[in-house]
Amino acid sequence: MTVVIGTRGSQLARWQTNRVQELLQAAHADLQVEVTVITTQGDRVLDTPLPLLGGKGLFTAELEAELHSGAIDYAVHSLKDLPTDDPDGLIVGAIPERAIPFDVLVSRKGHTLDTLPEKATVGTSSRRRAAQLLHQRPDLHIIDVRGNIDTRVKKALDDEGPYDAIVLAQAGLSRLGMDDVISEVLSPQQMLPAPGQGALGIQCRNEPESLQTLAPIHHLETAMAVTAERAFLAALGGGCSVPVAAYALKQPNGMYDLIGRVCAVDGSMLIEVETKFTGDRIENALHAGKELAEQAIDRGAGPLLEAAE
Ligand SMILES: NCc1[nH]cc(CCC(=O)O)c1CC(=O)O
Repeated sequence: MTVVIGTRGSQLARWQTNRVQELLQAAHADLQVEVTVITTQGDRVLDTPLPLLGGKGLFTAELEAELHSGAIDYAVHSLKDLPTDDPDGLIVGAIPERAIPFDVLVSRKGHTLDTLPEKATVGTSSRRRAAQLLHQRPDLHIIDVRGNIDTRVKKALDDEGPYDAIVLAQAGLSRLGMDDVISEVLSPQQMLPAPGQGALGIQCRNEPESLQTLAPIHHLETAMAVTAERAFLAALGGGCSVPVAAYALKQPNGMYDLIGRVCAVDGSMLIEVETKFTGDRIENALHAGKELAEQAIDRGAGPLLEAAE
């Protein structure tokens, strides 16, 4: 049997898709796994800040159409870029084991968050990152940085460029073999990651054949964690442009610890909430995320989210 995986054209997307191709091939000796590259709106428009382009699914609409038409069977996404609501007829059929979920600083002079000079310029297009940076360092000057990961790294390392540092996900850099440009891995206390960061989501038609093929590459522990994180985001209105962070981790005692944050975009306020859940049923993860969002709303998250729209 042959299946076709669709991918965006970026280096990162291709790497991630090749990884899933390998995983599927290793799980099914008799399966032929082909890859086809699809250009999305988000790949074409590189000069507009992402929060302004707005619209959920900027990087996903074309792939969804190809899934529906049957031109492809699977679409591999960075889970954090995937809207929390499944489009009609489609489902995240598997979530493979997560990579490191943290954010990092890339700085041409090797600065850490603590050693960045007063009023330093930091590049990020993410409101979640900007807000958390400003919460700790209100002096920082945050400016936009767009482009693929290698483009952003080049901009960060350019001596003529405006950036003293930029923030990126460690997972993306590692996948592209660029760990050596990292000047600091930010702790979750310093920078709570985006819901689902470092994990892949494999989208497919909601049909038994598609799901069966994916079953062996699904990672339960990752799925429990990211399901809780994404449920938190979904209950707060979803979208990758809101200043919301969430991180769940399985503890040695088997319980999952879920931390969520909602920030004012200017960093003037940061609400942090925390809960625990047991990992025996995925419903527990969904419930924990939802319940944590209610806790955040009780603590005043609503106006912060409205202000960020
Ligand atoms: N928003 C773009 C994006 N989508 C996924 C990754 C990296 C992999 C991941 O975070 O899971 C990145 C780059 C980044 O945020 O630095």
